Order: sequence, then structure tokens, then C-alpha cells
Amino acid sequence: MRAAHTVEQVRAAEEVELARLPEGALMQRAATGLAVAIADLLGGVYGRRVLLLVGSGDNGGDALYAGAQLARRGAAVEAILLSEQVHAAGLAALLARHGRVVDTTTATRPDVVVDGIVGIGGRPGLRPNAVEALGLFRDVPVVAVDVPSGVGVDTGELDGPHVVADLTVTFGTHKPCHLVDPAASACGVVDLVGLDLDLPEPPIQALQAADVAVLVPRPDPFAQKYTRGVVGVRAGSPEYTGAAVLTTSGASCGLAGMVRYDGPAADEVRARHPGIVASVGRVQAWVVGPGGGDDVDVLLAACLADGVPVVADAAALPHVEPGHSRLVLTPHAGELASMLGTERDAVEADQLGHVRRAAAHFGCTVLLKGRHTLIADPGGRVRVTTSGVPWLAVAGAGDVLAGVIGALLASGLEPFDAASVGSWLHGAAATVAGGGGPVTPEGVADAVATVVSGLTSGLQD
Ligand SMILES: NC(=O)C1=CN([C@@H]2O[C@H](COP(=O)(O)OP(=O)(O)OC[C@H]3O[C@@H](n4cnc5c(N)ncnc54)[C@H](O)[C@@H]3O)[C@@H](O)[C@H]2O)[C@@H](O)CC1
Ligand SMILES: Nc1ncnc2c1ncn2[C@@H]1O[C@H](COP(=O)(O)OP(=O)(O)O)[C@@H](O)[C@H]1O
Ligand SMILES: [K+]
Repeated sequence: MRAAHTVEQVRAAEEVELARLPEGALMQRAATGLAVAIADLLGGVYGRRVLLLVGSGDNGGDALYAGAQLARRGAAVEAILLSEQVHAAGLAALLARHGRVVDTTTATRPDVVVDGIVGIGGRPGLRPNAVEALGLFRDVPVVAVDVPSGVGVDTGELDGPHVVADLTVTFGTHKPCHLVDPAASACGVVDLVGLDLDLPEPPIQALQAADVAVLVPRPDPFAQKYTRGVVGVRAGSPEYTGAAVLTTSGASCGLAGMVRYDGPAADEVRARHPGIVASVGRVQAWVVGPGGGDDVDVLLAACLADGVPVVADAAALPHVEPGHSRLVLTPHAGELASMLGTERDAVEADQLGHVRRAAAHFGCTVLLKGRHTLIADPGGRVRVTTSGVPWLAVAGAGDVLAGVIGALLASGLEPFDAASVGSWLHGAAATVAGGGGPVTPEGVADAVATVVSGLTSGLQD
């Protein structure tokens, strides 16, 4: 599990550790991890040129101490001081190793720029002198210390100028900005240096393959199709039969024992999936909405009246009312904006705030689709999916996702687990299906089984 904690939580945990350790020890641990990561990026240290951008706080201190360590191993290290006050002991350490203080007119072209402008104490945005320094060597790789300076650390928002890093080396735990877009997209690769902090339950997590392997349902030896769960799909309309085929393709990923289809595209659905039963009967979960027509409000009401968990997607979303706790809503940013009476841009700018607001308002699990899909429950807990690839941004992929989540709900997973596991499998399936190239939504649906078998065989070893 990749965990992210807020600035307040990190500060509280650091305080305990700071009181326990000799002065400066925690920063030295951070700086050593940073120096190792920079050396790895450069493929060596001796003779490499490093430019530190140093702000007023401890983030600049980390950069200065890491710079001193690199200078000791033969790097030529220069520092631009962006504040009159910088970490004094860090600066002394750098100067003792023959690092040089330079300005924007005297800095030498480096092999790497180290962003020690601000860390978790930073407000969003950058001052003009930082923007100028960052503009000096635009094509040089940037390593951000802890966070890319200027991003909203707790919110994942971007407001004003900020660093765009190739690598972010963070300490102790991830912060929300490392997982939540748009800030996450400014982090590049994120490397975590452990500080042995005693941290509370993380408010934000990103499932990893091992976590999904634990959560994914497996049939017991005496399983029957009904004990594994039946998922019902009410999707498609005479105009949009493809949505019915794709949603049932997701539902047929093999994670539930049976798929029922109730709608106008039964022939198309059965032609692709002969195992699907096109008759009404008992189900353990419903999926409703993809490609839905004029009667989608009636269908949603019928699904909810069944008293089983429901995935509501696409055309069903505008008809959802608060108060159904076993509901999973799967909007993209435009759909979530309509549901909350705001604009798509506002949702995209503050994805965490909006998905949490929607989960609290509707009293159910809400999954906001995007590059890093967010899943929130009404209590504010959030999971982030990072397994996807940009090729997944293809029409129909969302229908498949709704079907996969429906199968997981039918198998007995709780809504928050079903949504986050389904989203992770969906992203991983796109990676497998495309092999680095384009995918079709059908291909993604087919690849879910391959991903699951990889996970479960790994566990049996
Ligand atoms: N607390 C600790 O023990 C540790 C902290 N570490 C480092 O310390 C950092 C936090 O240090 P600080 O609390 O000193 O805070 P920062 O280094 O993030 O800087 C805070 C100062 O920068 C100024 N500032 C805020 N926003 C700004 C902006 N947008 N542009 C320019 N200046 C701005 C403010 O005057 C503020 O006091 C972490 O991110 C991490 O890098 C690590 O060394 C690990 C140990
Ligand atoms: N840049 C991206 N990287 C990874 N996944 C993405 C990206 N953009 C969109 N996705 C994923 O692609 C899918 C698109 O779904 P959706 O927008 O509902 O399409 P449709 O309604 O046509 O089925 C979602 O699962 C979303 O998370
Ligand atoms: K930084």
C-alpha cells in the first residue's frame, strides 16, 4: 500500500522523532537519501555538475546537505540562494566541501537542478526569483526535494507557478500531492526515503498489486455460480447497444459467478458472451446507466429497490439522490461537475476536494475517473488508482470499468473495496492489453482475467 499523509500528520510524527534523535539526525537521513537518489539519476557523482535552488526553510537545508555529500564525492555543486536567510548549518556544510554560492548570472550549466525552494511548509505558487532561477536551464532534469515547490501539498491543486520535476524524493511518507492530480503530474517519478516515523492511519492510499491480490475474490473449493455472486446489468438503449456489450464484457471478467442482462441489446450481448443470461432474476449487485436511454431513471430506481449494491454510471448519474450507502457512483470530471452544480475545470483543478464533497453529499462511494482515478467514501477516506495508462482514455473504457466493479460488488466486496480494486484491475488490464500501445475497451475487459491470474498465481508461490 502506498500511503499519503497530510502536512499536519507528518509534522506531528516528525516532532516525536526529532525529540528522540540527536539534533540534525533526521535531516541527515533525508539528505543522504536525496544524495543517493541524485547520484542514481546522474549515473555517478564524480565530475557531475549540480545546481541547488535553495529556499529559506528546512527543504533548502536538505538540498544543501545533499549537495555537500555530492561535493564530497567529487561533484561540482553550486547553489543559488533564493532567500537572505537559508539553513545556516547546511550552507556551512556545502561551503566546507567547496560548494559555491552563485547567482543567476554566474551559475554554470548543470547536469541536474535540485529544487530545495520549499517543501511541506510552502504555500502554492513561486516567487519571481524562483521562477527566474528555474527558467535558466529548462532542458536539465529537475529533482524536487520532498515536493515540487509551488504545488498544493495537501490538496493536489496547482495555483500559480510550480516546479515540474523529473524525480521527486520525498521523506517519511508520501504526501497527497504525490498521488492526487493535477499536482501528482508535476512530481515525475516519486522516490520515498524512509524515516521510521510513527504515522497514523493514512487518509489517502494507493493500492499496489500485493494489496489487490489480498482483496480480489477467489472462489472457494465448493463454489457454485450463485455463491460466487450474480451481477445484473441494465445498460444500453436502442441507440447505444455497444454500451450494453462493453458493460457486460466488464461484468463478465470472471470475478462473479454469473451475469444477467436486462435491456434492449440482448442479442448483441449474447452474441459476444454466450454465458450471459438475458432474463430478469435475482442478482447480488446491479450496474445501471452506461448508454442508458429515457427510462434510465426508472431502471435506477428498480435497481435501488432491489436492496443490493448498485454501480450507477453515465446516464444514471443525474438521477442519483443522496442516501443509498451501498451505491458506487463512477463519474468523470464533467459528470461530477454536473452532479455538484459546478464546472468541469473546477473539478479537474481540485479533484480531491470534489470527490470527497460528492461522497459526503451522496452518502456513498464516489469514483472520479481520470489519469489518477480517485475513490472516496463518505467518511473522507480516499484511494488513488495509479495503475492506468493514457491509452485507457478511449470511448467505452468507462462502461467496462462499471461492469468490473459490478462483478466485484456481486462477489461480496464492500463498495469502497470494489471500486478501488475494480479501478486498479482496469488500469492494469489496459497496461497488459496494450503492451505499451493502444487498447480497445473490449481488449481491456478481456485482459482483466490475465491480470487477476497474475496476482493470484503470485500469491500461491
Ligand atoms: N521537520 C523535519 O525534521 C524534517 C524536515 N525535512 C524537510 O523540511 C521541509 C519542511 O521545512 P520547513 O518547515 O522549514 O518549510 P519549507 O522548507 O517548506 O519552507 C518554509 C518557508 O518558506 C517560505 N515560503 C512558504 N511558501 C513559499 C513560497 N511559495 N515561495 C517562497 N517561500 C515560501 C516561508 O517563509 C516558510 O517559512 C520538508 O519539506 C523536508 O524537506 C526533512 O529534512 C526531514 C526532516
Ligand atoms: N490520462 C489517462 N491515463 C489513464 N487513464 C485514463 C486517462 N484518462 C482517462 N482514463 C481512464 O479511462 C477511462 C475513461 O472512461 P470514461 O471517461 O467514462 O469513458 P467512456 O464514458 O467513453 O466509457 C476511465 O477509467 C479513466 O480513469
Ligand atoms: K521542493
